[in-house]
Amino acid sequence: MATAVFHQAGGALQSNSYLNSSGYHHELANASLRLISKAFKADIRQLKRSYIPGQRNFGLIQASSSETSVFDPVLSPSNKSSSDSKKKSNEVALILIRHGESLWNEKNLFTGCVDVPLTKKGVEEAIEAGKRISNIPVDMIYTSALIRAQMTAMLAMTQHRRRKVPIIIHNESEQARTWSQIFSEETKKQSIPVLTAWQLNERMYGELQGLNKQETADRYGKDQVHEWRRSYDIPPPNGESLEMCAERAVAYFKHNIEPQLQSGKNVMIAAHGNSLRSIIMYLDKLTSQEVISLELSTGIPMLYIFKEGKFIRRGSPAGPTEAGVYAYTRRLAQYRQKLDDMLH
Ligand SMILES: O=C(O)[C@@H](CO)OP(=O)(O)O
Repeated sequence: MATAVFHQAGGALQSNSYLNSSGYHHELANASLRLISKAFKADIRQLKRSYIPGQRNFGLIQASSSETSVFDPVLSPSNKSSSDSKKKSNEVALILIRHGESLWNEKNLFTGCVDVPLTKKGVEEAIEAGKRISNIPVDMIYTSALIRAQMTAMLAMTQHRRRKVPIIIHNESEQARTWSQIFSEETKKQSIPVLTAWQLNERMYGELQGLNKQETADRYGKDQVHEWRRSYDIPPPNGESLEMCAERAVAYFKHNIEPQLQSGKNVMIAAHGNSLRSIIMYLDKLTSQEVISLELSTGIPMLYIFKEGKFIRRGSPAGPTEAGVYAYTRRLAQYRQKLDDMLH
């Protein structure tokens, strides 16, 4: 069980070993891009006719669509070829990102549900993460209610080549809904809804919040602190165990996010070390023993393909120009090819 596959030790190249073990190679990626280029020539011609160079305005290509909210015109049901390929492949992308370094990560303090922003390095990590996923479709974004996850999602999206605008949805009251309305269908189509949910927050660290991790280990012992930090069902004093965190985070994922994936939406989730560990435990069917050694680095995007009700882990996109990641699926390669054709 490759539980350490997402642990970054100097880059995201771990994904390559995953890639190789899946039998994907860069040559395959290039070959598949050529094939796709041929198969989708007509489709691309159609898209080009509607694209206004210099404006990066994709909206005009979908003037007749009845879809008015979030669906990406490049992949929308109104685009016949894409629609056909979607029916065939019936797959979508799921990106998970742990937030970039926060000011309390930097100070080595237990953070939990304390709402701490990113450091400059965290900002840079988020931008780098955005470059790595800049060619992967994103129709909806979910973040926790905490600013470090929200900053990460927004900064990452500044790098996306599709140039849609991520917009935080305010559903907290009737007035918030009314006051944040958008009155242009065209503008809505160029937006990505960002849903915030406390259920995706970091595990509540109880009375450890604000304490220094090293000092706590010195005081209570390394083993005790490791148990609090990584065991599945032992909570830190007055805090949540990973199991308790999973009860809300995985439930939210199943009830709110999975239906979006099933309906064909490509989703990005920006959240936290432990809320994402619990979700990955569910996606990868890890045991409570296996999840102990699962560590997530800050700011590294992780890609899954959701296909026929199954989650297939594809690793971490290694870079915006890395061909390997696009060998993952035909559909991702199609998406990138269309972006290339429209933006060059
Ligand atoms: O302090 C926290 O909230 C978390 C994540 O930074 O720490 P840990 O790695 O101990 O789960």
